[in-house]
Amino acid sequence: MNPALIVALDVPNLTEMEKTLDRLPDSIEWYKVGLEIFCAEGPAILSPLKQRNKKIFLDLKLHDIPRTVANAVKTAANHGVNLMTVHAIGGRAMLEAAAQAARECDVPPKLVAVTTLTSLSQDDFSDLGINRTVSEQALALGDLAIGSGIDGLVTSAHEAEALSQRFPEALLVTPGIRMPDGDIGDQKRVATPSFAVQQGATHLVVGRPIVQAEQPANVTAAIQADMKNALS
Ligand SMILES: O=c1ccn([C@@H]2O[C@H](COP(=O)(O)O)[C@@H](O)[C@H]2O)c(=O)[nH]1
Repeated sequence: MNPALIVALDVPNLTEMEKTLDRLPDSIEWYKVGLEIFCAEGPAILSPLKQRNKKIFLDLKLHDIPRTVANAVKTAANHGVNLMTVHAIGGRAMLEAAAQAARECDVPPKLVAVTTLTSLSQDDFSDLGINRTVSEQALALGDLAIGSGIDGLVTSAHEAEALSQRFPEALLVTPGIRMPDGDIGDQKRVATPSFAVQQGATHLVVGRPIVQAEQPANVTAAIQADMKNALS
C-alpha cells in the first residue's frame, strides 16, 4: 500500500472548508476533520466531504470512560467516518471497548490510538510524570493499543520505524510533517514527508503547510513528490 496524504481541515467554518477543498487537487483522497471545525459545525460538516467522495479521518482523540467512548465510536461510524482517533492513555478497558464498538458497526471505521502528541517533546515528559523516553512510551502504548484490538497508532515519524517493525500490520499515522524549510509552529517532533515514508508511515497528516499556503496546490504537489521520492 502506498502511503496516503491526509490534509487536516483546520479551518473555522464550513465556508472556509469549502474554499480550501476547491483550491486543492482531486488527487487528495483523505481529509481530516478535527476539533476546531467539528466544534463549530458538528457532524453536518462531514456531508460535503462524503458528497465529494472523500475518505474521512475524524480526529477527536476520544479519551473518556469505556462506555462513552464506545458509543461515540458507534455514532461516528453512522456518519460514514473511515478512520478515527482515540487516546492510548485511556487504558485497556477503554481501548477494548472502542475496538469492540467499531467491530459491531455495519461499516466498521478503523481506529488509531495516539501515543504521544507530536506537540510534546522529551522535556514535557517530566511535567507529565512519565519516566520513559518518547520511543519507549510509543512502544509501550503501542503494545497496549494494538493488544487491545486497535488498528493502528498516531505517532511522530521519529518513532515510526520501531513501531512498524513491532506492529507490521498496524496503520501508522504521522502528523508533524514539514518540508525542510517549513515553519513548525507549535509542533515539536517534526519530519519531512520522505522521512516519514522511509520510516514506515502509512498515512501522513499535513495541515497548516497546505491549508494556510498561498498556493496550496503547489505545496501539495511538492509534498506528494517528496513522498514519491522516498519510494523510488
Ligand atoms: O500527535 C498529534 C496528533 C494529531 N495532530 C493533528 O494533526 C494536525 C497537524 O497539523 P499541522 O498544521 O500540520 O501541524 C492537526 O490537526 C493536529 O490536531 C497532531 O498534530 N499531532
